[in-house]
Amino acid sequence: MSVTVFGSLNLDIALRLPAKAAWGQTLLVEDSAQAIGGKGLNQAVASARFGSVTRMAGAVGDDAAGRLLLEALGGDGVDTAHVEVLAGQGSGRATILIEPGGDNMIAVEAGANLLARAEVALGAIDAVTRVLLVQLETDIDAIAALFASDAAAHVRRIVNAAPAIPAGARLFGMADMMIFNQTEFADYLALDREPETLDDLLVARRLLARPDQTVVVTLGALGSAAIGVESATFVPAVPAERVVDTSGAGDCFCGVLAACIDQGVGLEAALRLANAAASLSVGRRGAAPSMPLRSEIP
Ligand SMILES: Nc1ncnc2c1ncn2[C@@H]1O[C@H](COP(=O)(O)OP(=O)(O)OP(=O)(O)O)[C@@H](O)[C@H]1O
Repeated sequence: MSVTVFGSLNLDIALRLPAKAAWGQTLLVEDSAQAIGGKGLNQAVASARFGSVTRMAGAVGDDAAGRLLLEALGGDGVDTAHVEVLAGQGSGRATILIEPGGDNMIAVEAGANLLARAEVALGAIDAVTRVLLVQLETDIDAIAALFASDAAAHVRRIVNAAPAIPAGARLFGMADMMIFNQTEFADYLALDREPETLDDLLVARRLLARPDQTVVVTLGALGSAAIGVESATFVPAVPAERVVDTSGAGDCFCGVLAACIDQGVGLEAALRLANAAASLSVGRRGAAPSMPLRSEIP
């Protein structure tokens, strides 16, 4: 049993602004923090901390950021043998500007992430791999090639359709499970408002090309739901004791859901565990650092 995550690795720099910013302005920041990130890396950390053997596939540059990202993943027990280190390329970087009150703007430089290759990622899938989890921060052609490969024929292919980009829809027919948040769901299905109830979510069936596919939607503080051709399951969120920083909640959910499927947990119980883990993560600062250990989840 194991989970392979093919996705992005970024070094995030978060800058806290003293006031609302306007274009053209220069502001002195009050504090800055550097953190490891990228949807792929965050989800790999969540899966590993939930106890699944986890392999990361992707690419970093041959720079200090890349070394730091690999070292941090290794510290969480994630196998990074299939993260390519690309000579002459820069690692992915995200700059996050946070205004007082929490509103933020994020600028991402994809760097090496967009050069991550399916051929390399194939090496991270073997006979005991049960789950292949991807997001949309790497090249869509590379993901499609990976999904279509013989090596991935026996695994559950999960696409977290984030961020919402039109090309991502190409993968839906090839995936066994698609995970969206409310905004992404409304985007892909061209809805005029975000879904909130199970009834709102039934339109997900338009995305199902085969009876064995499932759409999962995360609903923030409401919880999450899964829609199949003939099934619809809603699982309420676990109320968070405190909400400190929701960044990475979606990644926590995806990583834990993938680990649950790897460990043979049924879908409804998996949604419950992923909700519980994500609820813990919103009570802590940061994305990857906020992922809980299996032992912390009731
Ligand atoms: N305030 C909250 N209280 C409890 N659980 C929460 C809260 N916010 C999020 N969650 C949990 O996290 C999961 C993912 O959250 P959400 O749907 O907001 O994803 P997201 O928009 O991808 O998150 P983000 O972009 O902030 O990482 C939810 O399904 C829920 O289980």
